[in-house]
Amino acid sequence: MMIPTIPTPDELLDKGFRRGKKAADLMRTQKIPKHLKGKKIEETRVVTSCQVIKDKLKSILDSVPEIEELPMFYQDYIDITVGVDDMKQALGALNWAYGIITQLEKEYGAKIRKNPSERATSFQKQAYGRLASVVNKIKKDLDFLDFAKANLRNMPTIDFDATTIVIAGFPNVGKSTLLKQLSGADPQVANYPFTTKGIQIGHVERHWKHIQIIDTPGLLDRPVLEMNDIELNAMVALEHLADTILFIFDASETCGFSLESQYNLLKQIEQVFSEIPIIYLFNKMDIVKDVEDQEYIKPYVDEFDDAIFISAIDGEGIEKISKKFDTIKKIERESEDDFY
Ligand SMILES: Nc1nc2c(ncn2[C@@H]2O[C@H](COP(=O)(O)OP(=O)(O)OP(=O)(O)O)[C@@H](O)[C@H]2O)c(=O)[nH]1
Repeated sequence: MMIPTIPTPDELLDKGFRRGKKAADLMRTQKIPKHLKGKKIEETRVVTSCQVIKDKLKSILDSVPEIEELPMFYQDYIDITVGVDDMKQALGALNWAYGIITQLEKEYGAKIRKNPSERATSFQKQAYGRLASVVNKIKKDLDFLDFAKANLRNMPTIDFDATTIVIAGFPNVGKSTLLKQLSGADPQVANYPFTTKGIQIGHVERHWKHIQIIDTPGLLDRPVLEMNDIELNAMVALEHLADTILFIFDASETCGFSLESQYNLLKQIEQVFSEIPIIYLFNKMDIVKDVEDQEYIKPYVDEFDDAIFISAIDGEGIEKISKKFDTIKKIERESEDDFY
């Protein structure tokens, strides 16, 4: 979403009045019968100012799509980041101002035309006064949209037709390393609410199937039980998106988390994403070498009969993951409303 620069009320009015003056000055140089000239100049001034301000409001309104028509992921994203209700309220206010200015333009255009030219300047002043009052009334809405612009600028571009894999696992288990291995190129980095590092999106083409892999540092790498409501909402947004979760264990425990706590994190994630299949990976096998020799890993490995053992850093086992991707089915979400 590319929201254009949001002006302050003063900037908006200055621009409108400046352009009104320019148009009025131009009118002054035209050959017009004397008794009409004053009226024509003031009418032009008022109408031009109104139009310039309306154009700017319209360009802002047009840049924001109908929020209800956006995919649920974006609605959640906007809600978590800036608040959907506040967004609607601000856009509603701009729409209101647009309507009022349209009325002022008509009303004062007609008043200036129909009355003697001596009164033209006084009507023009009245019109400007009312214009300023309308624009000043939407100050907080313009402020809000400026805040929204900054916060939504780096919204992730998600392909809703692609099969989507969401990576989970504690910090330092090798999520970014794996994402790079899988997607080959540098992943797109976009903002994501309440993660400091930003969401990372990598893309893989497998047999003409487009797969996007998403890593959300700061979200799926910590206990769900510690999350606040806003973070839980972000989880819901991910739930709307994921066709498969890729859960990464650091089998070497060099990430600083024991396999036991990693396993607990997995259990929580399984609860939240109960409808979504999970692929289990044990990473850093270059350090562990042989699972059979490592008593501490066994109980965890035995939990899964289809776990994949990899070393993300040297690309070991990556092809097994890619093969597994071929079996992933896109979850059909016919009506997004079903989720609520
Ligand atoms: N020995 C070994 N080290 C690895 C492997 N995969 C990742 N690492 C190292 O583990 C550390 C963490 O890897 P990252 O890919 O940054 O881990 P992450 O899970 O993305 O971490 P956050 O970004 O903090 O969530 C880095 O120093 C990697 O080089 C592996 O297969 N073997």
